[in-house]
Amino acid sequence: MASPQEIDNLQKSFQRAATLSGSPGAVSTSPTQSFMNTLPRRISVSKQTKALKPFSTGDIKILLLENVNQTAIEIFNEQGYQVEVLKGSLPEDELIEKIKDIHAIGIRSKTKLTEKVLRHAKNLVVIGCFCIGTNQVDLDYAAKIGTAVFNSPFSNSRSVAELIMAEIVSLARQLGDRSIELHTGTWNKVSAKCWEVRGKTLGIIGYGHIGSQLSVLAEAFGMHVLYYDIVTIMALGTAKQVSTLDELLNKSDFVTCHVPETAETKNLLSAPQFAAMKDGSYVLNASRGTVIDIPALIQAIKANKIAGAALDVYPNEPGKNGAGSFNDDLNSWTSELVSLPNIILTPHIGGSTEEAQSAIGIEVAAALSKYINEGNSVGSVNFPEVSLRSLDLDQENTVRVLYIHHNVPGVLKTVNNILSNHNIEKQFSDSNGDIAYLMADISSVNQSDIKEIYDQLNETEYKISIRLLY
Ligand SMILES: NC(=O)c1ccc[n+]([C@@H]2O[C@H](COP(=O)([O-])OP(=O)(O)OC[C@H]3O[C@@H](n4cnc5c(N)ncnc54)[C@H](O)[C@@H]3O)[C@@H](O)[C@H]2O)c1
Ligand SMILES: O=C(O)[C@H](O)COP(=O)(O)O
Repeated sequence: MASPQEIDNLQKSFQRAATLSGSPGAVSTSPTQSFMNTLPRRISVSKQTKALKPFSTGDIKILLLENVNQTAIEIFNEQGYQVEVLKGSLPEDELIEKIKDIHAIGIRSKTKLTEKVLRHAKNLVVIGCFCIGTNQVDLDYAAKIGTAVFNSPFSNSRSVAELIMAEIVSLARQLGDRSIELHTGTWNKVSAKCWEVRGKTLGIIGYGHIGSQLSVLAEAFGMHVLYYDIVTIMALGTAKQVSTLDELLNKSDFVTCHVPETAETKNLLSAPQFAAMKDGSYVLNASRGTVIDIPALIQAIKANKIAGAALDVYPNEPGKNGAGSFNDDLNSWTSELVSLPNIILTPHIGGSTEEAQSAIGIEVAAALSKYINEGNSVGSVNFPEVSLRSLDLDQENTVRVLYIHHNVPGVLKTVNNILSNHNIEKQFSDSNGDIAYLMADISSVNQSDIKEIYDQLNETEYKISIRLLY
């Protein structure tokens, strides 16, 4: 994964290039050039059942779905990969067809890479989630078939926190309703049940990257901040961690969710939790659609218990942009929800800013390229994190062995036995549950040795996947 400094520099160069390209006499500079120079160009790859066949980066096929940012496309193009870009996600049957043939796939939160889909992925080396959440991918199954998964853990956190802050003020002032009324010609100047947020209490569920950013912004608005998290986390500013969800619900004027989608967070806020909230309080959710029981929320709003809600995520979301797709066929309660007052609905745009998408594009594309070209798995969310210094391409007869295997005793002995006729220049191995990953650079290897090494490694009983880079 690129370091924060590297990403920052790349973003600056991207912004500089974007600015310069419109001015007279501008020099056309690739925003990602400095990054590209750090990657090896001469590689050979083989995986699993594929016959050992040296090929160049030009043989790597990558599919990008869901409008992945241009910064990523540029990095992959510069690598020489074959890049296919689609704006939306794909229905399962089309995804299954596409995934059979590709080496890498880039998705966002919508595309579901389930075991059923991944079973068809015979050549898939790596998956890039160009977002924070990775719940849409079966991470364990991906690891089982030797496919590493990367994401961008925090590049859109600030964007989400800013959106939530705006929505807190908007709910308190009923901004959505006033705007809709005026758009349709109705002047409705009211102050009843419209509030300042200063002095009010914000309850944050999940004090991770987003929750903690939001905490700082809310305090700058003069709000008191409480948070609930399953782990103990250092408070920022004067925020206070509470020990139960109920305590947070009883004391907060605004409750906002920033937890991942897990079995434990499904319907985290449902009828009993809404009942525990203050009368006239507000609910916000920009985490995942499963976290809030929306029919129960509708009942709580109808009973005047909850004074408004802002939702960015839904149990079912349309696969692509377009009119009419957010309807009762998708979620049965849609028409009822949209008819209620003071409900702000946004189409999963929490992380959708130019800044966030450009940074995510660079970060995830960099991680994927490094994994494809060098085997470097640092930053992977489902794999042991293994890295060696870049391959020295001037060094003839050097081969990098990438051996993904079941984590059982005796593997190192067997593998090193196979490599023992060559000089092992560097070696690094690590495990993560049942999966282990060994990386070794060996020298004094000639062409016929490569085939022999591959065949021997391929016969080992613990092998999941092998790649030889040279
Ligand atoms: N709407 C959007 O566009 C958008 C953008 C980014 C992220 N997200 C979603 O927001 C989620 C949170 O993002 P983040 O970057 O802050 O994640 P994070 O991993 O940094 O923080 C999540 C926090 O939730 C806590 N947590 C987990 N289970 C919990 C539970 N049952 N009860 C209370 N706390 C619990 C964790 O301990 C952690 O501190 C992501 O998983 C993603 O699904 C949505
Ligand atoms: O997980 C995330 O980062 C957010 O949900 C944003 O997802 P998106 O990239 O599909 O907008």
